[in-house]
Amino acid sequence: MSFSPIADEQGFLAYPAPAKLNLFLHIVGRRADGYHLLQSVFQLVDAHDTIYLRLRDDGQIVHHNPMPGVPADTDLTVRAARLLQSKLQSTSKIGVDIRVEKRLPMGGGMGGGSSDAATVLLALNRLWNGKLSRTDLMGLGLQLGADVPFFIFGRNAFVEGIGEVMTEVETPDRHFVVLHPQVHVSTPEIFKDPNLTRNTPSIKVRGLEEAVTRNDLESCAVQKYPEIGRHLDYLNQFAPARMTGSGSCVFAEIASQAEVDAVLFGLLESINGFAVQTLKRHPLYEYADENVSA
Ligand SMILES: C[C@@](CO)(OP(=O)(O)O)[C@H](O)COP(=O)(O)OP(=O)(O)OC[C@H]1O[C@@H](n2ccc(N)nc2=O)[C@H](O)[C@@H]1O
Ligand SMILES: Nc1ncnc2c1ncn2[C@@H]1O[C@H](COP(=O)(O)OP(=O)(O)O)[C@@H](O)[C@H]1O
Repeated sequence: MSFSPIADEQGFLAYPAPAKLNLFLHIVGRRADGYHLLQSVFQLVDAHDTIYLRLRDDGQIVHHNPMPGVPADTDLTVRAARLLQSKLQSTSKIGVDIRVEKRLPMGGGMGGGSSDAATVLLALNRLWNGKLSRTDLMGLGLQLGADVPFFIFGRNAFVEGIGEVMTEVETPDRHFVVLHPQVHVSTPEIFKDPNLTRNTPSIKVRGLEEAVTRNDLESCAVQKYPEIGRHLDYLNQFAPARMTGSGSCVFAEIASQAEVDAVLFGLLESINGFAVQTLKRHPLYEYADENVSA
């Protein structure tokens, strides 16, 4: 069933922005501009932020609860709304009030900021009657960050390039435990590390199931942030654990909800963790297609 936004008492409509896990992440090369070429399976999961939007007719984009350390002008939700507003060049004064309920770990490698931006693009394209196609929105999203196009694509995907080349993949329904080490990983710092493996052989989407995979960013991240290593060691007691994206979160597949509950119940006090389940589709997947020309 298609998504239908619910209004709160102040007239804000609520939209989900789900997280992702990188089931693996290989670096297979580097572009002339220094950006790294990746191969990764991006898996949508049910942990999410909520983006609240309320239309304005004075052309303004107003963030009602900017996060500490992220001024409104630099927040990806505001930047996404501005980008779409200028792309649409509407004759009416389209604007929006934005409020963000943040639950996803910031700088956690779960794509929270990128997903927030994608949700704003998907929702405002409908609310402002933009009628941009999914492909157009993905192009806009790439200007905001390498992970944004994936969330607009809206399906689990084998992702290549710097994040703009996507092939849908079927992934099984699974439970994961995610641990959140309390360190903020600098993505550019990890990518700059001279010890980073940058020449993992390319794999083909057809050979995915047999491929031996890893996260090439993990060893550099663990070296710089030993807390990530401690969390990996802890989770490895239960199932093979891996880092997502450029960290800091680590995750492991756990066989059943009962075992997930047991792992979380027994967590050390110094470790933050939560459960996620896989999603087949972005919750706004069908919503994005309605009312859009070709
Ligand atoms: C590696 C991933 C995998 O999902 O990590 P997470 O951000 O999710 O942890 C992403 O592609 C990250 O994307 P994103 O977080 O949007 O990174 P950006 O802001 O675009 O880039 C930050 C910096 O990292 C470096 N960078 C980023 C992506 C890439 N493919 N090659 C790079 O070399 C560049 O120096 C860039 O200036
Ligand atoms: N709406 C937003 N939510 C989270 N982070 C944001 C947002 N807007 C801008 N940022 C900036 O982007 C950085 C990375 O965000 P995030 O997506 O949470 O991490 P990651 O890319 O590791 O998953 C944050 O540290 C913050 O400075």
